Amino acid sequence: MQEENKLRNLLFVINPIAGDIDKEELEDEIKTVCAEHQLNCTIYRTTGKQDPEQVKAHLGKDKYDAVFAVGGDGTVSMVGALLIGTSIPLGIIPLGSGNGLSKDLGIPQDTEEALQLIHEHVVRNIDTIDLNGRPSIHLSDLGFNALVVKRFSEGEKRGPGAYAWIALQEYINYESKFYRIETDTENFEGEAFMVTIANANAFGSNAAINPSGIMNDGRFEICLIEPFPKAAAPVLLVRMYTDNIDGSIYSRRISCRKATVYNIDREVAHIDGEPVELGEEIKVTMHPRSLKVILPIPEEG
Ligand SMILES: Nc1ncnc2c1ncn2[C@@H]1O[C@H](COP(=O)(O)OP(=O)(O)OP(=O)(O)O)[C@@H](O)[C@H]1O
Repeated sequence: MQEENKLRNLLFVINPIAGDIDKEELEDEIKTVCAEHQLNCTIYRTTGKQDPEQVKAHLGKDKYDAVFAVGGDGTVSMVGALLIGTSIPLGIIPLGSGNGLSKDLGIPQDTEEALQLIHEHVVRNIDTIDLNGRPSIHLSDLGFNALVVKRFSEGEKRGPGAYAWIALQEYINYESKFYRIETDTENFEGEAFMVTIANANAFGSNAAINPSGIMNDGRFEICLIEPFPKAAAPVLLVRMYTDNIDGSIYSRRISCRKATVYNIDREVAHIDGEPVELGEEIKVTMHPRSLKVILPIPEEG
């Protein structure tokens, strides 16, 4: 434990349904770890109703040194959004099906290992962005993937298999949409299969849309997949899963500090995995190093 980062009063926001995993044992483990290290532990279990308001009320009532989101990407985004611009760091115990942000941050996916972060960690600042005022910490999309995210969130079935099945069904008839993008570095006008506004690197599935993105460089990337022949789809997929999307002639990336995306066809959108309605004109703003995160202590050498 690094004394400078000693975080004593901890709030754990636990999503009881995330990842279809029973959390009772985990709650006991969290309490045990905290007791062993003389840390104060408060637990809030999400209900799915007015959780942001409830967590905000907790933050207003007591002074917490850190808040751990225990759940999937939805729980992490909800807690993270409340901590942007504050001095309270976000910890993550990943328990969802994707866990995209935690993977990009190098947080252990093994629960026992992730629990060590409660008492052994470093705190670092990362950038966040916002889309028309809505915070995004990880990846947001317009286009094909956003449509799949929307269908997935409307469906009953969870898990990567269900997601892949929806993607396949939607892919068969999907037509690229028209976008105009103005940034402080370059502009784009034309059709795209998908437009990802990336603060980070890879989706929870491990498909890396922005492999060289850096989360504390004051920049974000607009990653375009331009229209491609159906026969090129498998190669594109392989490139995404091997950190090599830049090698594709259908991929284009704009690195910038601010942007306006004109979603001319009013295609669906998501922010960090949550489907959203953003309107035709989307202003993207960068907030450098605006979120503190709890990370594993880097290995030396
Ligand atoms: N007690 C609860 N009962 C029902 N729904 C809940 C409850 N608590 C939170 N939720 C809902 O869970 C969703 C967030 O789930 P989260 O993303 O954390 O896990 P997941 O869906 O299993 O993981 P992933 O997003 O990685 O697939 C939100 O829609 C939230 O409203």
